[in-house]
Amino acid sequence: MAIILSTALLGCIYVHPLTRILYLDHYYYTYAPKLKSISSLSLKPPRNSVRAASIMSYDKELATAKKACSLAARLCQKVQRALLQSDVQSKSDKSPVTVADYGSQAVVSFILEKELPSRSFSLVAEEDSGDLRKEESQETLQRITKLVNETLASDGTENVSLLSDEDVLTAIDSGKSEGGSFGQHWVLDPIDGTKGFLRGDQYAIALGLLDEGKVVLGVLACPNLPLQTSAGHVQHNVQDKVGCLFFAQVGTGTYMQSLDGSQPTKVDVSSTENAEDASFFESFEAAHSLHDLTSMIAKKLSIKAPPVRIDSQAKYGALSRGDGTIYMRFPHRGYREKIWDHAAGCIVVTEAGGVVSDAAGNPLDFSRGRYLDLDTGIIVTNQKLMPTLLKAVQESLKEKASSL
Ligand SMILES: Nc1ncnc2c1ncn2[C@@H]1O[C@H](COP(=O)(O)O)[C@@H](OP(=O)(O)O)[C@H]1O
Ligand SMILES: [Mg+2]
Repeated sequence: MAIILSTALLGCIYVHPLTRILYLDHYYYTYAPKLKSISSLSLKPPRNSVRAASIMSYDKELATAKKACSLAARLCQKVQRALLQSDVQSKSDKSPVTVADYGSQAVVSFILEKELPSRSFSLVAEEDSGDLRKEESQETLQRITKLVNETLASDGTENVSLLSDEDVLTAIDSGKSEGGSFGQHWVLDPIDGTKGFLRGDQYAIALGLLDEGKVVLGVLACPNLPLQTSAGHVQHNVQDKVGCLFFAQVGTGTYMQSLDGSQPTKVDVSSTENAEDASFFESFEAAHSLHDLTSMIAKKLSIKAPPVRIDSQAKYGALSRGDGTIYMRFPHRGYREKIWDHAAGCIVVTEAGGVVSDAAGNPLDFSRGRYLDLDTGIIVTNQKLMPTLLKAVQESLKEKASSL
C-alpha cells in the first residue's frame, strides 16, 4: 500500500461518575507523512496459520454463536441493572456475578448444543456446577433457572419448554471439556471482566470456536461499550447508546453491530504506525497486568496519550475498530492465562487486520488445553507497528530483569 493513513487518537478520557463507563473524549485523526523505519525484529510466522489452511465456512456456527451471546448479554444486563440499583451492602456481595456467570454459561451452552446438534459437542468454559449443587446453593440455583428460562423465552422465536434446575446444571457442566488440538471445541467466558461487571463498568461475553487447535470464529458481546467512537466525535455522554456485538470468522473480516440488532459494519484496526501517535489499552485492575511495565514501554515508544484502562475482552473489540492502537497485558509472575480470556478477542482483532502475540513474538497457541503456555505477556497492535512494539517490549523486559 502506497499511502498509509494514520489515525491518532484520544486526547483525554473520563469515566462517567454515574455509569462508571469509560468514555473517549477528544477523538481526532492525523495523517502520517512518512513510514517509520521498521525494526529488524520481525514476528515469527504462526506455526500453522489458519489463513493458510483451506478456508471452511462456519456461517451456521457463527449465527448460532451470535444468538447465544446476545441472549447471554441480555441476562447479564438484567442482573447488572438490578445490582446497580441495589443498596451498598448487596453491592459488596459477589452473588449477582455468580448468578449472571452461571446463567450466561447455561444459556450459551444450551443454545449451542440444541441448535448445532453434534455427537462430539465440546465446550471449554470457565464455570462448573460443583458449588451450585451444594445444599446451601439451592436458592441461588432456583434464581438462575428462572433467569435462564426468562431469557430463553424472551427470544420469542421458538417454543422452548421450561428448563429444570437439573437441565441448567447439566448445561453448565457441558463446559468441562479440556479442549486440545483435535476436533472442534467451543471456548466460553460467560462473563469476562467480573470485576468490571460488579463495578458497573465494562465486561464481555466471549465465545470462540477452535477447529484443529485454531480459533476459527469469535463473538464478543460488550453490553456497556459505546457504539459510537467514530472520527470527529468529540464527546460521549450518558445518552450515548451502548451495547456492541463484535464477530469474526476466519478469512472473512471482523464486523460490529449493536446488541439490539443493527446492520453489521466491517471494522478495521487503526493504521497508526507512529508509536508516539498511538494510544494503548490495558487492564483496569493492576492485579491483572503490570502497569509500571506498560508505562516504561509507553515511555520508550514516546506514547503521549495516557493508558486507556478497561476491563475484559472489550479491549480487543475496541482495538479491532481502531479506538486505540495497542493492547498490552503483563500478568504478575506465575499467572497462567486461560484460553477463554483470549480466544474470541484474538480472532476479532486478527480478522480486523491486527496481530496478537506473546512477548517473544509468538502467536498464541490455543491447542494445548485450557491454558495458554505463554512467554511473559500478550501484546496486540496493527501489523505495521508490531515490530516496533515488540522491540520496545523486549528491551523493557530486559531492563526490568536487570534492575531486580
Ligand atoms: N492475577 C491475574 N493476572 C492476570 N489475569 C488475571 C488475574 N486474575 C484474574 N485474571 C483474569 O483476568 C480476566 C479479566 O481481564 P481484564 O483484566 O482484562 O479485565 C479475568 O477474567 P474473569 O473476569 O472472567 O475472571 C481473569 O481470568
Ligand atoms: Mg475472563
